Amino acid sequence: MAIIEVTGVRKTYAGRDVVDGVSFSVDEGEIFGILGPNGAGKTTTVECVEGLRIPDAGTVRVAGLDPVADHDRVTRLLGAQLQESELQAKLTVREALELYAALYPAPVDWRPLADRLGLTDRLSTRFAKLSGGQKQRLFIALALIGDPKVVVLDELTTGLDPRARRDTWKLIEEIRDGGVTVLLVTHFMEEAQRLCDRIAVIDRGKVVALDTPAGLIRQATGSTVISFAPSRPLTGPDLARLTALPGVASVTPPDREGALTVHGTDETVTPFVSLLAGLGVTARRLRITETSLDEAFLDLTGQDA
Ligand SMILES: Nc1ncnc2c1ncn2[C@@H]1O[C@H](COP(=O)(O)OP(=O)(O)OP(=O)(O)O)[C@@H](O)[C@H]1O
Repeated sequence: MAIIEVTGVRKTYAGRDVVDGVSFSVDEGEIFGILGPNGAGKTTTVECVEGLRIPDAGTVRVAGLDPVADHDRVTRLLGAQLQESELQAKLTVREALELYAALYPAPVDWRPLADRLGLTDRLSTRFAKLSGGQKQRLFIALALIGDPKVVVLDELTTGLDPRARRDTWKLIEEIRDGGVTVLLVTHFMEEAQRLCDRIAVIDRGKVVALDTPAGLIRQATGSTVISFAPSRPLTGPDLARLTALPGVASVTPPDREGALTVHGTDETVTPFVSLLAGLGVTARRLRITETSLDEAFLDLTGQDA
Protein backbone atom coordinates (compact mmCIF):
# COMPACT_ATOMS: atom_id res chain seq x y z
CA MET A 1 0.00 0.00 0.00
CA ALA A 2 1.29 3.47 -0.87
CA ILE A 3 2.08 5.67 2.10
CA ILE A 4 3.41 8.58 0.03
CA GLU A 5 1.77 9.61 -3.22
CA VAL A 6 3.22 12.41 -5.31
CA THR A 7 1.22 13.22 -8.43
CA GLY A 8 2.21 15.74 -11.09
CA VAL A 9 4.02 18.05 -8.67
CA ARG A 10 5.38 21.25 -10.14
CA LYS A 11 7.37 24.00 -8.42
CA THR A 12 8.44 27.10 -10.27
CA TYR A 13 11.04 29.66 -9.20
CA ALA A 14 11.63 32.80 -11.26
CA GLY A 15 9.78 31.32 -14.22
CA ARG A 16 11.80 28.07 -14.14
CA ASP A 17 10.17 24.71 -13.36
CA VAL A 18 12.65 23.27 -10.87
CA VAL A 19 10.21 20.41 -10.26
CA ASP A 20 8.34 19.66 -13.44
CA GLY A 21 5.47 17.23 -13.10
CA VAL A 22 7.05 14.73 -10.70
CA SER A 23 4.99 11.63 -9.82
CA PHE A 24 5.89 8.60 -7.72
CA SER A 25 4.44 6.57 -4.92
CA VAL A 26 6.24 4.96 -2.00
CA ASP A 27 4.95 1.72 -0.52
CA GLU A 28 4.74 1.23 3.19
CA GLY A 29 7.91 -0.39 4.55
CA GLU A 30 10.24 0.32 1.62
CA ILE A 31 13.38 2.37 1.34
CA PHE A 32 12.67 4.63 -1.62
CA GLY A 33 15.60 6.54 -3.08
CA ILE A 34 15.63 9.84 -4.91
CA LEU A 35 18.77 10.10 -6.96
CA GLY A 36 19.84 12.88 -9.27
CA PRO A 37 22.53 15.37 -10.19
CA ASN A 38 23.06 18.66 -8.33
CA GLY A 39 20.15 21.04 -8.70
CA ALA A 40 17.86 18.35 -10.17
CA GLY A 41 15.02 19.25 -7.78
CA LYS A 42 15.41 16.43 -5.24
CA THR A 43 15.29 18.55 -2.08
CA THR A 44 12.45 20.70 -3.43
CA THR A 45 10.47 17.51 -4.12
CA VAL A 46 10.98 15.99 -0.66
CA GLU A 47 10.28 19.35 1.01
CA CYS A 48 6.90 19.30 -0.79
CA VAL A 49 6.35 15.84 0.78
CA GLU A 50 7.27 17.26 4.20
CA GLY A 51 4.88 20.20 3.74
CA LEU A 52 7.77 22.69 3.91
CA ARG A 53 7.11 23.93 0.38
CA ILE A 54 3.76 24.32 -1.35
CA PRO A 55 3.61 22.84 -4.86
CA ASP A 56 2.43 25.20 -7.62
CA ALA A 57 0.56 22.27 -9.16
CA GLY A 58 -0.07 18.60 -8.44
CA THR A 59 -0.86 16.81 -5.21
CA VAL A 60 1.06 15.17 -2.37
CA ARG A 61 -0.46 12.74 0.09
CA VAL A 62 1.20 11.18 3.12
CA ALA A 63 -0.97 8.39 4.54
CA GLY A 64 -3.82 10.03 2.63
CA LEU A 65 -3.21 13.47 4.21
CA ASP A 66 -2.20 16.74 2.57
CA PRO A 67 1.15 17.83 4.10
CA VAL A 68 0.15 21.51 3.90
CA ALA A 69 -3.54 21.45 4.86
CA ASP A 70 -3.03 18.68 7.45
CA HIS A 71 0.41 19.85 8.51
CA ASP A 72 0.10 18.97 12.21
CA ARG A 73 -1.09 15.43 11.55
CA VAL A 74 1.54 14.85 8.87
CA THR A 75 4.26 16.16 11.20
CA ARG A 76 3.30 13.45 13.67
CA LEU A 77 3.54 10.74 11.00
CA LEU A 78 6.66 11.93 9.31
CA GLY A 79 10.12 12.33 10.86
CA ALA A 80 12.42 14.67 9.01
CA GLN A 81 16.15 14.91 9.32
CA LEU A 82 17.28 18.32 10.53
CA GLN A 83 19.88 20.40 8.79
CA GLU A 84 23.02 21.04 10.86
CA SER A 85 22.19 24.74 11.27
CA GLU A 86 18.93 23.84 13.02
CA LEU A 87 20.57 22.67 16.26
CA GLN A 88 22.30 25.02 18.67
CA ALA A 89 26.01 24.35 19.08
CA LYS A 90 25.82 24.40 22.89
CA LEU A 91 22.91 21.97 23.23
CA THR A 92 23.98 18.61 24.65
CA VAL A 93 22.80 15.35 23.10
CA ARG A 94 20.55 14.70 26.13
CA GLU A 95 19.02 18.20 25.92
CA ALA A 96 18.37 17.82 22.19
CA LEU A 97 16.67 14.45 22.73
CA GLU A 98 14.55 15.78 25.63
CA LEU A 99 13.64 18.93 23.72
CA TYR A 100 12.50 17.05 20.63
CA ALA A 101 10.69 14.37 22.64
CA ALA A 102 8.67 17.19 24.24
CA LEU A 103 7.47 18.34 20.81
CA TYR A 104 5.52 15.12 20.09
CA PRO A 105 2.32 13.86 21.71
CA ALA A 106 3.51 10.24 21.91
CA PRO A 107 7.31 10.16 21.63
CA VAL A 108 9.31 6.96 21.99
CA ASP A 109 11.53 6.66 25.08
CA TRP A 110 14.71 8.42 23.94
CA ARG A 111 17.03 6.35 26.17
CA PRO A 112 16.82 3.04 24.26
CA LEU A 113 16.80 5.04 21.03
CA ALA A 114 20.05 6.78 22.03
CA ASP A 115 21.44 3.40 23.00
CA ARG A 116 20.52 1.85 19.64
CA LEU A 117 22.20 4.74 17.86
CA GLY A 118 25.37 4.49 19.95
CA LEU A 119 24.85 7.88 21.62
CA THR A 120 24.61 6.81 25.27
CA ASP A 121 28.20 7.75 26.10
CA ARG A 122 27.76 11.10 24.35
CA LEU A 123 24.67 12.33 26.21
CA SER A 124 26.58 15.16 27.93
CA THR A 125 28.52 16.18 24.83
CA ARG A 126 27.59 19.47 23.20
CA PHE A 127 26.39 19.30 19.61
CA ALA A 128 29.37 21.31 18.31
CA LYS A 129 31.80 18.77 19.80
CA LEU A 130 30.29 15.71 18.08
CA SER A 131 31.99 14.06 15.12
CA GLY A 132 30.23 14.09 11.74
CA GLY A 133 29.00 10.52 12.22
CA GLN A 134 27.74 11.25 15.76
CA LYS A 135 25.85 14.33 14.50
CA GLN A 136 24.21 12.23 11.80
CA ARG A 137 23.24 9.57 14.36
CA LEU A 138 21.71 12.28 16.53
CA PHE A 139 19.75 13.58 13.52
CA ILE A 140 18.44 10.06 12.92
CA ALA A 141 17.45 9.79 16.60
CA LEU A 142 15.62 13.14 16.42
CA ALA A 143 13.85 12.07 13.22
CA LEU A 144 12.66 8.88 14.96
CA ILE A 145 11.74 10.33 18.33
CA GLY A 146 8.12 11.07 17.42
CA ASP A 147 7.61 7.39 16.47
CA PRO A 148 6.99 8.23 12.79
CA LYS A 149 5.68 5.95 10.06
CA VAL A 150 7.93 7.66 7.49
CA VAL A 151 11.37 9.25 7.77
CA VAL A 152 12.87 11.57 5.20
CA LEU A 153 16.66 11.53 5.07
CA ASP A 154 18.31 14.05 2.73
CA GLU A 155 22.00 13.56 1.92
CA LEU A 156 22.46 11.93 5.30
CA THR A 157 25.89 10.44 4.68
CA THR A 158 27.48 13.33 2.79
CA GLY A 159 30.76 14.23 4.46
CA LEU A 160 31.06 10.97 6.40
CA ASP A 161 34.07 8.68 6.06
CA PRO A 162 33.43 5.26 4.48
CA ARG A 163 33.23 3.51 7.86
CA ALA A 164 30.72 5.98 9.34
CA ARG A 165 28.74 5.82 6.09
CA ARG A 166 28.48 2.03 6.32
CA ASP A 167 27.42 2.25 9.98
CA THR A 168 24.72 4.73 8.95
CA TRP A 169 23.52 2.36 6.20
CA LYS A 170 23.10 -0.36 8.79
CA LEU A 171 21.02 2.00 10.91
CA ILE A 172 18.82 2.90 7.95
CA GLU A 173 18.20 -0.81 7.28
CA GLU A 174 17.32 -1.31 10.94
CA ILE A 175 14.85 1.59 10.75
CA ARG A 176 13.18 -0.06 7.76
CA ASP A 177 13.21 -3.44 9.49
CA GLY A 178 11.41 -1.75 12.39
CA GLY A 179 8.52 -1.00 9.99
CA VAL A 180 9.32 2.63 9.16
CA THR A 181 9.20 3.72 5.52
CA VAL A 182 12.33 5.62 4.44
CA LEU A 183 12.49 8.32 1.77
CA LEU A 184 16.18 8.78 1.05
CA VAL A 185 17.76 11.52 -1.04
CA THR A 186 21.26 10.59 -2.06
CA HIS A 187 24.15 11.32 -4.38
CA PHE A 188 25.91 8.03 -3.71
CA MET A 189 25.31 5.19 -6.15
CA GLU A 190 26.68 2.57 -3.79
CA GLU A 191 24.32 3.82 -1.10
CA ALA A 192 21.33 3.76 -3.46
CA GLN A 193 22.23 0.30 -4.76
CA ARG A 194 22.77 -1.19 -1.33
CA LEU A 195 19.80 0.36 0.48
CA CYS A 196 16.98 1.23 -1.85
CA ASP A 197 14.14 -1.08 -2.81
CA ARG A 198 13.26 1.34 -5.60
CA ILE A 199 14.80 4.52 -6.93
CA ALA A 200 13.36 7.51 -8.77
CA VAL A 201 16.06 9.15 -10.88
CA ILE A 202 15.29 12.88 -11.12
CA ASP A 203 16.96 15.00 -13.75
CA ARG A 204 16.13 18.65 -14.46
CA GLY A 205 12.95 18.45 -12.44
CA LYS A 206 11.57 15.31 -14.09
CA VAL A 207 11.52 11.63 -13.15
CA VAL A 208 13.60 10.06 -15.93
CA ALA A 209 13.50 6.51 -14.54
CA LEU A 210 11.84 4.70 -11.66
CA ASP A 211 12.77 1.11 -10.89
CA THR A 212 14.65 -1.22 -8.60
CA PRO A 213 18.45 -0.76 -8.70
CA ALA A 214 18.73 -3.93 -10.84
CA GLY A 215 15.93 -2.68 -13.10
CA LEU A 216 17.69 0.67 -13.64
CA ILE A 217 20.86 -1.18 -14.62
CA ARG A 218 18.89 -3.28 -17.11
CA GLN A 219 17.37 -0.12 -18.62
CA ALA A 220 20.80 1.34 -19.36
CA THR A 221 22.21 0.72 -22.80
CA GLY A 222 25.13 -1.71 -22.81
CA SER A 223 24.19 -3.13 -19.42
CA THR A 224 26.07 -6.42 -19.95
CA VAL A 225 29.80 -5.80 -19.98
CA ILE A 226 32.12 -8.37 -21.57
CA SER A 227 35.83 -7.79 -21.18
CA PHE A 228 38.49 -10.08 -22.61
CA ALA A 229 41.96 -10.12 -24.10
CA PRO A 230 41.85 -11.87 -27.50
CA SER A 231 44.66 -14.33 -28.20
CA ARG A 232 45.41 -12.30 -31.32
CA PRO A 233 44.51 -8.67 -32.09
CA LEU A 234 41.03 -8.27 -33.56
CA THR A 235 41.12 -5.77 -36.39
CA GLY A 236 39.25 -4.85 -39.58
CA PRO A 237 36.43 -7.24 -40.51
CA ASP A 238 36.79 -9.28 -37.28
CA LEU A 239 36.27 -6.15 -35.19
CA ALA A 240 33.36 -5.14 -37.42
CA ARG A 241 31.71 -8.52 -36.83
CA LEU A 242 32.18 -8.12 -33.07
CA THR A 243 30.62 -4.64 -33.18
CA ALA A 244 27.70 -5.99 -35.26
CA LEU A 245 26.76 -8.72 -32.74
CA PRO A 246 23.18 -8.53 -31.37
CA GLY A 247 22.72 -5.93 -28.63
CA VAL A 248 26.23 -4.44 -28.84
CA ALA A 249 26.17 -0.75 -27.92
CA SER A 250 29.93 -0.18 -28.02
CA VAL A 251 33.35 -1.84 -28.17
CA THR A 252 36.14 0.07 -26.47
CA PRO A 253 39.64 -0.09 -28.02
CA PRO A 254 42.22 -2.41 -26.40
CA ASP A 255 43.67 -1.20 -23.09
CA ARG A 256 47.40 -1.39 -22.29
CA GLU A 257 47.13 -5.13 -21.71
CA GLY A 258 45.23 -5.69 -24.94
CA ALA A 259 41.81 -6.22 -23.30
CA LEU A 260 38.67 -5.11 -25.13
CA THR A 261 35.38 -4.18 -23.46
CA VAL A 262 32.08 -4.88 -25.16
CA HIS A 263 28.93 -3.22 -23.83
CA GLY A 264 25.96 -5.31 -24.89
CA THR A 265 22.96 -7.15 -23.52
CA ASP A 266 22.25 -10.70 -22.38
CA GLU A 267 21.58 -11.43 -26.08
CA THR A 268 25.20 -10.63 -26.92
CA VAL A 269 26.87 -13.37 -24.90
CA THR A 270 26.14 -16.56 -26.90
CA PRO A 271 26.84 -15.04 -30.36
CA PHE A 272 30.02 -13.53 -28.85
CA VAL A 273 31.26 -16.98 -27.81
CA SER A 274 30.33 -18.46 -31.22
CA LEU A 275 32.08 -15.63 -33.07
CA LEU A 276 35.35 -16.12 -31.18
CA ALA A 277 35.15 -19.91 -31.69
CA GLY A 278 34.56 -19.35 -35.44
CA LEU A 279 37.55 -17.00 -35.62
CA GLY A 280 39.74 -19.45 -33.71
CA VAL A 281 40.38 -16.77 -31.09
CA THR A 282 40.67 -17.58 -27.39
CA ALA A 283 39.25 -15.07 -24.89
CA ARG A 284 41.81 -14.58 -22.14
CA ARG A 285 40.86 -13.03 -18.79
CA LEU A 286 37.21 -13.22 -19.86
CA ARG A 287 34.78 -11.43 -17.52
CA ILE A 288 31.07 -10.96 -18.04
CA THR A 289 29.53 -8.51 -15.58
CA GLU A 290 26.63 -6.12 -15.23
CA THR A 291 27.28 -2.45 -15.63
CA SER A 292 27.36 -0.46 -12.39
CA LEU A 293 24.52 1.74 -11.19
CA ASP A 294 26.99 4.60 -11.73
CA GLU A 295 27.16 3.88 -15.43
CA ALA A 296 23.42 3.31 -15.65
CA PHE A 297 22.91 6.70 -13.99
CA LEU A 298 25.20 8.38 -16.51
CA ASP A 299 23.29 6.73 -19.31
CA LEU A 300 19.89 7.70 -17.89
CA THR A 301 20.75 11.33 -17.14
CA GLY A 302 23.65 11.99 -19.47
CA GLN A 303 25.67 13.27 -16.53
CA ASP A 304 27.46 12.40 -13.31
CA ALA A 305 25.70 12.35 -9.92
N1 LIG B 1 13.70 28.98 -2.77
C1 LIG B 1 14.25 28.93 -3.98
N2 LIG B 1 14.27 30.01 -4.78
C2 LIG B 1 14.81 29.97 -6.02
N3 LIG B 1 15.39 28.86 -6.55
C3 LIG B 1 15.39 27.76 -5.80
C4 LIG B 1 14.83 27.73 -4.48
N4 LIG B 1 14.99 26.49 -3.98
C5 LIG B 1 15.62 25.77 -4.93
N5 LIG B 1 15.88 26.53 -6.01
C6 LIG B 1 16.53 26.08 -7.24
O1 LIG B 1 15.88 24.92 -7.67
C7 LIG B 1 16.79 24.00 -8.24
C8 LIG B 1 16.61 22.65 -7.56
O2 LIG B 1 17.08 22.74 -6.22
P1 LIG B 1 17.07 21.50 -5.22
O3 LIG B 1 17.73 21.94 -3.97
O4 LIG B 1 15.71 20.95 -5.13
O5 LIG B 1 17.99 20.50 -6.01
P2 LIG B 1 18.71 19.17 -5.51
O6 LIG B 1 18.43 18.16 -6.56
O7 LIG B 1 18.31 18.86 -4.12
O8 LIG B 1 20.22 19.61 -5.58
P3 LIG B 1 21.49 19.24 -4.65
O9 LIG B 1 21.80 17.82 -4.93
O10 LIG B 1 22.53 20.17 -5.17
O11 LIG B 1 21.07 19.52 -3.23
C9 LIG B 1 18.17 24.60 -8.07
O12 LIG B 1 18.56 25.18 -9.29
C10 LIG B 1 17.97 25.63 -6.99
O13 LIG B 1 18.87 26.70 -7.17
